[in-house]
Amino acid sequence: MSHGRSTRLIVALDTKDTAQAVSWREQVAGPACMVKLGLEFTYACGLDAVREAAGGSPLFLDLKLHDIPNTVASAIGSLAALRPAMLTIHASGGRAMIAAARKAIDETFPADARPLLLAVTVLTSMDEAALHETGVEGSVVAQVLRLGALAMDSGADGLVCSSHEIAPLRAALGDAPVLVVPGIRPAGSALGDQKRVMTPAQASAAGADWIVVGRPITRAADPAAAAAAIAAELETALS
Ligand SMILES: O=c1ccn([C@@H]2O[C@H](COP(=O)(O)O)[C@@H](O)[C@H]2O)c(=O)[nH]1
Repeated sequence: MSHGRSTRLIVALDTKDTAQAVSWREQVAGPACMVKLGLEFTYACGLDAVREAAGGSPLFLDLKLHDIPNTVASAIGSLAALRPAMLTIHASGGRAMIAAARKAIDETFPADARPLLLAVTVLTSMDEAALHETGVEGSVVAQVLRLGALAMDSGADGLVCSSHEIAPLRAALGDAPVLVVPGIRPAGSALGDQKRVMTPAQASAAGADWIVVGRPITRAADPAAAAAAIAAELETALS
């Protein structure tokens, strides 16, 4: 069933090597609408290398900030020169932290170059048992809805969630949140550490705005072909 939203592809360039990240970015440049650089790359290579790896592609800077409000706000100031299109914080940092991140973005970035502030809800590597071990009772979807509502009410532009929570989030929060969805596995791909997964077509049908795909592309024998196949799957799902 079509919901009228198109789903775009973000490729996660998870490596400790700048030349490798640049090579992957060049290979996926057609099908990928954005590249994601995260903790592994940034800690290993540094912020100047993030700029080099992203090249001219829109940048999803996935550093999942989670600290006291003052520190998160200051960190966002330190990242501003990279001009990311999206950046992440953890929703579990709470209202004051999310609001401080919002304020830092609004005060640090020019109005026409503000990144989307995305709040990570429950990591896609966690199932219900893993969630319960952290002391959170109830279902994963209930926790995603709780954190999603808090984040949007505190100033986030969107949420990172799994495909399984898209419909409940849309029912609870409407069309406003930009939903960015990792935990994507083309049919037959290894799950790795991901627990809450769907295929690209399923995520598109569920209404993801963006899907994030790393290893199924970057560990493929032909990353360009793997990315093109996922983009084609998204096109087919929409028609
Ligand atoms: O809940 C989350 C939040 C972020 N991620 C990130 O997405 C990619 C997924 O990579 P795969 O290789 O396709 O599993 C990775 O960079 C994570 O840091 C996530 O998976 N889940």
